Amino acid sequence: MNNSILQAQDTKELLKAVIKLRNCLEDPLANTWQSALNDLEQACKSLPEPPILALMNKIHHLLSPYIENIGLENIPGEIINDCHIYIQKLEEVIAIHVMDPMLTTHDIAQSKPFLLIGLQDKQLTEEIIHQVIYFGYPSLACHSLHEIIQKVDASSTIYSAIILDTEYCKKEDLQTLKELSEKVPIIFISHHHDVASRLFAVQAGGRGYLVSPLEFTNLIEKIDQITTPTSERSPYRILIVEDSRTQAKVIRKHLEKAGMITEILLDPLKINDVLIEFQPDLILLDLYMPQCSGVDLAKVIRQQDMFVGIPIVYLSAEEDVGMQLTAIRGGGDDFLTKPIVPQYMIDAIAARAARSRTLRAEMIMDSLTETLNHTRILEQLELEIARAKRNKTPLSFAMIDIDHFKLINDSHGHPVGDRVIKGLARLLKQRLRRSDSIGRYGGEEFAIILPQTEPETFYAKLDEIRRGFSKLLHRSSDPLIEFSATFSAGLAKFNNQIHSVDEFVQAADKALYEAKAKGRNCIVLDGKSTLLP
Ligand SMILES: Nc1nc2c(ncn2[C@@H]2O[C@H](COP(=O)(O)OP(=O)(O)OP(=O)(O)O)[C@@H](O)[C@H]2O)c(=O)[nH]1
Repeated sequence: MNNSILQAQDTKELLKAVIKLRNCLEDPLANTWQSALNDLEQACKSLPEPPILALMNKIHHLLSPYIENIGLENIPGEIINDCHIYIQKLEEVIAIHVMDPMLTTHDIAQSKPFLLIGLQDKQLTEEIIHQVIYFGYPSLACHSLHEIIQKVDASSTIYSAIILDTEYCKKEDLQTLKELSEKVPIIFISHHHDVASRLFAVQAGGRGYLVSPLEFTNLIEKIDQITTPTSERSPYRILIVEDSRTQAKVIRKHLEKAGMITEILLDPLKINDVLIEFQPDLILLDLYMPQCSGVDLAKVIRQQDMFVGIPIVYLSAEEDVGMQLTAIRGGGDDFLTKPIVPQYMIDAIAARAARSRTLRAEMIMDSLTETLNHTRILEQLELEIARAKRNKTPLSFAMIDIDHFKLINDSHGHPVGDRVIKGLARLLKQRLRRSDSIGRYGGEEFAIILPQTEPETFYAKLDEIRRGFSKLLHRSSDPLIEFSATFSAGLAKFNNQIHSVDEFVQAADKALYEAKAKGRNCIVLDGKSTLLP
């Protein structure tokens, strides 16, 4: 047996033992927790990773004084609670180990905090626990709103989200829920579609409302959204088009103080270059400029499909409402009148930019993987080609395709196939730079754009990702069956033999085809890109 098969077997046994002990400690009638503890200790020996051993020791230390007592009722509640916390930490470490055996203990320490799951349906709870662990979120099941509140108030653990059944909430709990949601964000799960139920969730401070039967990918996306710290989200990029340098600098000062990134454009005739280069979330446009009016410039921007989604907000001293309406009709989205209180300007711009990002994300993102969709990745490629040509910088493009994906679907089912696709997307997002663009080109095929990168440099990185992905264990619909998958990739460099987006895609696609022909699970560099093997 090779190493990875051994490791998969060990991890499986360990996970089985952890689940067994957790179940025993949850069931007051179970009197087999001692043997479950023993099994877990044995299983831990086969994977002697420092964090696993440390957590096992803590659980042993807590339970060993009660080893002679049969019934769970002899163990104080706080000891059981602490055990659950260490058990879920253990599940987290195992989950991360399953997801990526190459991660170090330091990476594990940096991993995400826990979720609390309060759902009436036991089977759904189990399924969610398995699914969220797969995506790096360990979780703890609770059986009432009261238990959740107790856990949040008593534990030193910082919970990152609560997944809560509306069946656990009564009308009179509204205030309690509001207070709870201020401490930990709540995602409500409900059987009810009606507005009154949704309104209750909003009034309770809910950050999400998902209706059963639950689509797991939606739940994971919601959790991802909530648990990503604001500081990790990229700041809004605001383009200030203004003929007065002094005015522009004052606006810049206020927006940058509020954490936004700005670019000033004094010459409106250079708008296209700046839009390609800076890629703003919003354009703040002066109405009267010597070269052209703001309204005309807005019309020019709107003529071009590539820029049609960027919101345009006028900032002008024009007080005539008729003129303001004409400006908005000409392609603007909002009108802010000078002089303006800086905080009002910041709030108005941030709200517009946030809404536009959400709308754009829906238009341009693939909903399963939260990477760019097919159309958008090609548009981005066009922008990056223009940028590379102008700045004379290198540009690489890769096509990645999961191997024998039909077989994965056929053996484990379509939803499991979806999870494999999502797992690869997540790995790519984790390992690539923010400036790289990742798109879902087709079913199990991804496209990656790497600005300012030579393919030779990216080859090593992509190969590391390829090796990591092949070690990742995926869980089948039966949680105890695991399997691994591989991908093949074709890599191409933009050069003077390539004249269009289509040719660039074809070059990477041809290399991908060669990688498949070579036996898969490898990367091929397009012959014209480089002389490297
Ligand atoms: N689960 C899932 N399957 C998909 C999705 N989109 C496409 N597929 C399936 O992916 C499979 C792709 O199979 P093929 O293109 O024949 O190739 P393959 O089996 O991956 O084999 P090679 O690419 O030659 O290694 C087809 O069965 C599609 O139905 C999706 O979004 N989710």
